[in-house]
Amino acid sequence: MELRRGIPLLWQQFKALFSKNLLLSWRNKRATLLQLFASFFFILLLFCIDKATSSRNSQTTAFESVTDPLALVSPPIPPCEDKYYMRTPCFDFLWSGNSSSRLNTIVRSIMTNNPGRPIPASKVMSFRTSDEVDAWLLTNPMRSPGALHFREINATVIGYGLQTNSSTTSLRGQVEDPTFKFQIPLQIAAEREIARSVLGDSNFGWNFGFKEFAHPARKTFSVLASIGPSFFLAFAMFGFVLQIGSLIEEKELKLRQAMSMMGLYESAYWLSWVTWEGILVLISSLLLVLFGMMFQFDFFIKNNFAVVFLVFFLFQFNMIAFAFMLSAFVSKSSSATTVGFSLFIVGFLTQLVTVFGFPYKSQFSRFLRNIWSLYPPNLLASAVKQLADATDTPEAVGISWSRRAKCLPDDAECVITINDVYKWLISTFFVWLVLAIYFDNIFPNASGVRKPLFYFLMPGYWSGTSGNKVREGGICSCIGSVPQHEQISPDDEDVLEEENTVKKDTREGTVDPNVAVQIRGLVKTYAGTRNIGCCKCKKTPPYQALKGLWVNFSKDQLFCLLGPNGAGKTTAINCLTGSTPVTSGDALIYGYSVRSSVGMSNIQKIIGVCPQFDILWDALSGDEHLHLFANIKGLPPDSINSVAEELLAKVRLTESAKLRTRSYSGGMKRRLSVAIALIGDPKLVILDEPTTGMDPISRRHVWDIIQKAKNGRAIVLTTHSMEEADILSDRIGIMAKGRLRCIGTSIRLKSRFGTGFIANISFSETTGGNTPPYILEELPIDREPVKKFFKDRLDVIPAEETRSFLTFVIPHDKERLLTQFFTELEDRQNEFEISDIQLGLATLEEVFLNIAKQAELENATAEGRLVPLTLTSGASVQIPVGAQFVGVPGTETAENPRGIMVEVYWEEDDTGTLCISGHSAEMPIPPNAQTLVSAVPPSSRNILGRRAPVHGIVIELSQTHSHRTGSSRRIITF
Ligand SMILES: Nc1ncnc2c1ncn2[C@@H]1O[C@H](COP(=O)(O)OP(=O)(O)OP(=O)(O)O)[C@@H](O)[C@H]1O
Repeated sequence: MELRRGIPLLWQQFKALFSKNLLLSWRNKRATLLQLFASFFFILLLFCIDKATSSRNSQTTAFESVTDPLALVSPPIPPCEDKYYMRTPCFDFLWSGNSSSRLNTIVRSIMTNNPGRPIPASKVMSFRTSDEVDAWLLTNPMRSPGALHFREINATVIGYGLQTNSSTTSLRGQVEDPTFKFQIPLQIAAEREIARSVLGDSNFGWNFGFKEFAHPARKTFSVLASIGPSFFLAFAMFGFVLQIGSLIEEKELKLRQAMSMMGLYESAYWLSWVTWEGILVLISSLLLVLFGMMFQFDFFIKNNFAVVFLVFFLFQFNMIAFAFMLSAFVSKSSSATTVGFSLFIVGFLTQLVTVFGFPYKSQFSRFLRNIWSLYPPNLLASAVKQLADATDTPEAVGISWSRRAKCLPDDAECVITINDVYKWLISTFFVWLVLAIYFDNIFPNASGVRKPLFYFLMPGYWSGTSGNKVREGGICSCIGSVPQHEQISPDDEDVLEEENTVKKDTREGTVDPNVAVQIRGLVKTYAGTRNIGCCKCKKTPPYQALKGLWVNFSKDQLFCLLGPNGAGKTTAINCLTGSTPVTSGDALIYGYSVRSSVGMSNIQKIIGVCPQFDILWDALSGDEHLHLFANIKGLPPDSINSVAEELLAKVRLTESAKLRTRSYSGGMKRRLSVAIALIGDPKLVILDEPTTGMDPISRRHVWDIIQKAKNGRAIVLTTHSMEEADILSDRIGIMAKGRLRCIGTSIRLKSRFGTGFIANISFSETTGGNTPPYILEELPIDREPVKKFFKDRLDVIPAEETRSFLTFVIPHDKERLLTQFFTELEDRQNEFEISDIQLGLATLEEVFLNIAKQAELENATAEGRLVPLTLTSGASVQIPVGAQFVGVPGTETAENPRGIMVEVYWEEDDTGTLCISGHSAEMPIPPNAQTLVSAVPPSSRNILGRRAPVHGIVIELSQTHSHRTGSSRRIITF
């Protein structure tokens, strides 16, 4: 199938990724709707705040233009209850001077003649002097709004004084001005009645009126200018957090890496995100402006629609690129909300400062303004303030499209216009985007791999010849020195032969046409790092995961890579797929080198990878995954439907094709990953533990698929299932500790590394003759005759010994003796009290265990690890891990001049570490045995006076005494 390349592929990938983003947003409806419609709630909130402030201002005419002010004529004394915070019973007014009958008459007239409301006597309190009034007020606060103090000077002169509580108070948004509400009516009433009394004319007219000045409207308090920027920022944060979360999630779940492995163009990736997010912010900005108009904000109505819309659109668009850039610094998608919240808090504070004029005034330096403008919320605050200021009076007309580059007429200190804000938002968008791409490349990805700091300066980056060069470690970590790789010659003849074949090809610069993959001395060392954290330095030593791998994987064959955890299988695969850089050596895949960028981009076209862990989007279906990856790979679009259907049928997922992978079982996900690996008929398929977590039926089904897939391609499989390896593989390589330990067909490995034949001898349990039948007491069966029989006939001793059976391992070279031996054993079954005899062949699992054990042994030897061995006698000796024969110090007697020894049995625990499983009966050290480690005297004490541990003596016996497993072929010395 011809795969697309270049621009057509870029366009195809862009469309596929755009659809993926659209689908993910559609599936995550709640978040998308929130992103689009959150503006409604913020505008509604602003509307409520605006209404509250306007109702407070409705008591005053300060915020309206007053051209023809109304006169207030002879206002009446209001009831005392009208005063805010008045305590009852209250008095409309107090007065002093009640010793004068004339003044009493004047006050009575004030009460009777109060316009529209005669004041009852109970609502007025009289005193003799003003001091008495003050004394009363002190003990009765807030019981009267005002007091009149009269003084009768002579028949024609009456003086008066006026007291009111003059502090302006407000209640529920209403402002009470005591001068206008209480003082003036009381004053007019007093003057009117004094004049009538002095003139002696009770009908004397005393009309009084007053007017405020005609004035233009004062600027109102603008809710949008003051708190609008924070609200709009909060609204933009919804999209921001979702955006940053999606980007980080794709990195964190290695989805991005999986797409890159399939040949994804970086440009298609970024373009698809920018386009989709651009559409979302376009719609949300449009809705924001429409909601603002719906709520009749002058800000949205009087300013030109395009001017306002562009402010919000460009701001949100800029924030997309800002989110892209920040996503490079964050490695966990769960941190997206924290990042968003922190940015909001910072933005809230800087916007507050911006609204108060900093630094967008001529008195501040341009440099300061430029720095300030690098944070997008500050530009938003500046623009919103200008737009709000342009509509802050009823007469204001707002900013028209043509005036967007001009300052407001009454803003003498203006240094930035709306047009400048646009320019800043557009230019910084590109700055953030470029930085986002740069940081994305130089910060380590989920596999800890990154590009060099100045990768863009390499000519090969632009020509496509060496731009994919990657390195490991964090940007702030100093990579420790990578130790020199020492060449270790393989112990195994088959591995050596394979190595020599590859080396010969390497020397001659040729590759056998039947070879799909040639691994040429691949070395991978994870460099040690020193991370300089806040409080401590984190140091990790370098680790050599691959120590020189030389191997060929043939075409039309399945090569199975086995090995215990940490053997280096995944590392080898990652080197082949380009996910991790190679330290030294090379690998050629169909002739293309994994070390060359051009080679790698060709390799991506011809390989299919099923990674160890499923790399899938929860919200996409199986079918959608296949379509997406097929498009990324560049399959002809008209073939993708049939390819997807075929692959789904192959992995038996047709029925669940439309289900989202969130609801897939572990096995279904693995099958989908296998199907993804087979997209585009790859010439090399790499399957890293493809059947993990599958039930036996699914597993057998996937085996069928793999078996069929072998035709016309090479398959590399890693697995922990020996059955799988046995059934599927044409050749098997077992790795341990970064090296290939054996290679060959399953049969060859079994015959060379299997323990041979395993004989399990079970003994019947007998009850004591004189004991009552209900008391079962096992009598010890004398196994010595059986052991002697095996020793004499086959020269083997028990490999394992328990209460009820003995296990013997019979080497292959004794095969010809077996028929005769077992016939005789069966004949003497009763004599030996044997209940059952079982004979089995070595399995691949045993081969695997032997190789793993041997590798662990070598490792323990290299590290010089010691463990305690507790003997049956209760004595304890320290022995090196893996030691087979150990002498016990201090057991020398006349009968056993060299002392006694035991054979130690080892097994591996869950982590692959060797631990003692038991030991044989104590036996004399043979005269020909060689002592390898001398014992520390048992009585020696350490500096604290405690007895120092006793060290066992490691003994090497001749080959014939070693009967354990394949590991006994080489005697490990300490
Ligand atoms: N990025 C890394 N940095 C440092 N060491 C690493 C890194 N990746 C892997 N290793 C180490 O390299 C060794 C080989 O790991 P690898 O994943 O290749 O083993 P494996 O054979 O695939 O094991 P498994 O069967 O568990 O998948 C391990 O000891 C591992 O800890």
